[in-house]
Order: sequence, then C-alpha cells, then structure tokens
Amino acid sequence: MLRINQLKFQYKKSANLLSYHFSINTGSIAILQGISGIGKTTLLHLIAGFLPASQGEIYWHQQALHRLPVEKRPVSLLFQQNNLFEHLTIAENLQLGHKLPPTQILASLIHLGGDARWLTAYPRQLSGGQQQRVALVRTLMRPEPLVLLDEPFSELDPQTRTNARQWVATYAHTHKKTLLLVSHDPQDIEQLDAQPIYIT
Ligand SMILES: Nc1ncnc2c1ncn2[C@@H]1O[C@H](COP(=O)(O)OP(=O)(O)OP(=O)(O)O)[C@@H](O)[C@H]1O
Repeated sequence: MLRINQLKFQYKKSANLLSYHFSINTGSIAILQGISGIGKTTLLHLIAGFLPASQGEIYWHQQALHRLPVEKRPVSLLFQQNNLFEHLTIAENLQLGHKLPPTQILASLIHLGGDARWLTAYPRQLSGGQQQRVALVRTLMRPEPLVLLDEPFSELDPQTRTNARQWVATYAHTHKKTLLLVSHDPQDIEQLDAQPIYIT
C-alpha cells in the first residue's frame, strides 16, 4: 500500500499550503484529479523525492519513503515534459534504468504505434506525441514497483490514447505495478478501471 499521511508542502511562506492525505492499494491504478494549480504535479515530485515535504509521511508498505534519498525510492516518474536525454538516441534512451532485452522494449513501443525506425533517431527528430510514448515505455518498463505518470497521454490523439491506455493497464497488471497518474480525462478513469483521488 502507498500511504500519504498528512503530507504538507509550501513553495514559499506566502504560497498556499498544499496538503495531501490518502492511500492506494498495491497493484491498483489511481488517478489524481483536481483543478489546475491545486498541486497534483507537486505531489508526484514529493513522492519521488524531488521536493522535501515540510510535514507528514509517505509510506510504501513499511518503508518510510520521506526519509529516503531520490535514488533509493522504489519509484519511476514520467514528468510532464523533458523525459528524454537529447544527446542520446531513442534506443539509448530506452535502454536506461533496466536490463530488459531491446526486442521486448521494441515490442512495447510498436504496441503503442511506434516504429523501429525511431530507434536511431534523436528525441528532437520525433513529434511530441512520439516522444511521450517512448518516455512512457521507458518509465513503465523500469523495475521500480511504484510508477508515477504526469499526464502521460496528453499529447496523443484519441485512437493512440486508447491503445496507450490498454498497454499501460495490461503492463501494469502483468508486472504488478502500482500506478498513480495525473489526468483530466474522465475516460482514463473508466478505461483504466482506476480509483479517482480528488485533490482539493
Ligand atoms: N517551482 C515552483 N515554485 C513556486 N511555485 C510553484 C512551483 N511549481 C508550482 N508552483 C505552484 O504550486 C501550485 C501547485 O502546482 P502544481 O504544478 O503542483 O499544480 P497541478 O495541480 O499539477 O496543476 P496543472 O493541472 O495545471 O498541471 C501552483 O499554484 C503553482 O503555481
């Protein structure tokens, strides 16, 4: 279980105090919802360890994540943007952070409408939606059990989005991942059979 217990954060003294309290079951998919600027992205960064909480706790099973440095947290995070290293090819980007065979990674990419020809390209040579799918594949195929996805389908057309949702749901289920994602699209909740979590 991921347990967010009375977690609080403030960018600076004059800013709103952001506050979070909820839990999600291991192996489930949860979707963070709430109006723009309410603090969804901030929460993902607090869980991953890129921001320090001022109060509260983050527990993954019995492990106190809030006491661990970023690299020790069992977390894989897809940012809203800039997920790929510009100086590495797509193949090199896809190889980072795991030891899976390239054929398995390519199969996932193709499932999302990707193409083997992308592998030798650099990120700047792909469209925003193509880059997003590459980054999504890498984030989910890393070994960490807790996966945080910040608007993972935002750049995709409706058909590609449907395929991407199916791949994410199947991969997460098969590999026993726990997923927490940010989305404004009600269809994501329905098709991913996800638990909505409202941030207020
Ligand atoms: N680096 C920062 N420095 C100061 N304030 C910030 C910073 N990043 C975000 N904020 C502020 O913190 C609040 C929460 O931002 P956050 O990006 O977490 O919201 P969000 O719910 O993810 O928004 P959106 O749905 O628009 O992506 C906002 O008021 C934002 O202006």
